[in-house]
Amino acid sequence: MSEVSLLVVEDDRGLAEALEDTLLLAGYKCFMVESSEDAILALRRQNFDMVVSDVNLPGMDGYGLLQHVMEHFPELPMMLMTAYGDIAQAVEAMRSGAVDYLLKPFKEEELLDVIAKHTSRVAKVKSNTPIAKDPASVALLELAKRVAVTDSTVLICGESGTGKEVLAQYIHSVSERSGQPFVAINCAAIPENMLEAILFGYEKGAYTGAVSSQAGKFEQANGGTLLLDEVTEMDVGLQAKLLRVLQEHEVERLGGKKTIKLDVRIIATTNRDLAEYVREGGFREDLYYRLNVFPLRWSPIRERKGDIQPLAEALLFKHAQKMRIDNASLTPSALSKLESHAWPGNVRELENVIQRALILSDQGRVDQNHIVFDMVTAPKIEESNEDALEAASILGRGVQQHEFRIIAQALMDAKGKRKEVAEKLGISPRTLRYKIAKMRECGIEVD
Ligand SMILES: Nc1ncnc2c1ncn2[C@@H]1O[C@H](COP(=O)(O)OP(=O)(O)OP(=O)(O)O)[C@@H](O)[C@H]1O
Repeated sequence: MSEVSLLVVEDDRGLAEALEDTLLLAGYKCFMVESSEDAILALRRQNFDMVVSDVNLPGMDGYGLLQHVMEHFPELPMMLMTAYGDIAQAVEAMRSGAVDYLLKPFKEEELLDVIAKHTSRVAKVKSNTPIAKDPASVALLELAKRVAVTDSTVLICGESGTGKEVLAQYIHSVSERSGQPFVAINCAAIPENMLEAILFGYEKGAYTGAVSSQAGKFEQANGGTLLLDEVTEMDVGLQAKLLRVLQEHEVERLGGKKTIKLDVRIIATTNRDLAEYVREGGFREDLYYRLNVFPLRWSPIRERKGDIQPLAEALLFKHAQKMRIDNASLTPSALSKLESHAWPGNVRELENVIQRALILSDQGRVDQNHIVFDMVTAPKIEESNEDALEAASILGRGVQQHEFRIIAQALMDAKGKRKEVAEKLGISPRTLRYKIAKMRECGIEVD
């Protein structure tokens, strides 16, 4: 996903977890740290679109971090969360150059509004044209452009990582709705019991924990486009409710009485053979016909080899910039190795391979020896992830490398069952999720 990426600095674990949940659900990519010192390290390693920081931190406080950001990353917006109603702190925050501040305690919506205000430009810039040089992709983009100008529902099919979300964003950006919101929801990433509330919204008190009213994704997308990513991954009961909303063009929040009229263009994606899934009884046939108005299929990149070079070069450039490497390049032998691989993980896998190749390369000159595939679907940590772990140690610390090794091994032992792994390692499932995300940042792909 080409999400907006946030660096969040908060030392209160409870608050940090709540912030992370809110921001992830709103579609942001979050990197959570507990101190200014860790924030500075993260800023050196990755690009962010905004920093959200507490003022009161152990060690260097939020103002110190703000000063660092202003000095070293003058373009990067940073907001501060100031202590319990302390207006003087808030004034100081703005005077020191923060783009905004929030007084604790604040509502989720207030935080999301402030972040959206300062990252909306970034979100627009990121939704640019997909790279497409192969004749098959050029033809697909042509079709996408044609359907974009209509209000038709679009169903994008394709293997995981082929670029379905990128294509959905492109359709929105060339449609007449481009000035309106593009809202994406990944139906597979949200716990089943929360998906309905997130899609349709809820009123205060609709269920335990609904402490305030919240507009659903349909409402948020009103006037614009709603992307239902991995639409097949919702249970059959919810599919029936979704069908009703699509037929009637109106929605009611959970626990609400008001009917809200909708004018939303729907784009859905799936990496399944949807017709087959309908036959198996996993997906409602009527909903399938409702969504399958204009199907587009992104083929896997092994079937559009002409895209591999431009994609690889673009990804090389992107990561070289992040790692502050000038003049990164791919040798012809590296390129032919990339072109002859089967790419089960498609563009996402290509991105991992390129990122790792850069780490292993000499000053960004990537040749065939730096292109290592088997780490991506690594079956055995000791053997095939060894290079990736080495790469991780270049980026990170020894302790982290050791921790990665233990987690990767435990995941393999448990055949990817995360709940089991978390229990075995004595950490919470969310801590495990966070650690896995960190491993992925270092190019270690685990299930
Ligand atoms: N044609 C493209 N041009 C530029 N970047 C691309 C292209 N296709 C894919 N990418 C990049 O590859 C990654 C995966 O793309 P995306 O998330 O759109 O895939 P997807 O098919 O929606 O995956 P999934 O089925 O797993 O959700 C993203 O980082 C995206 O920016």
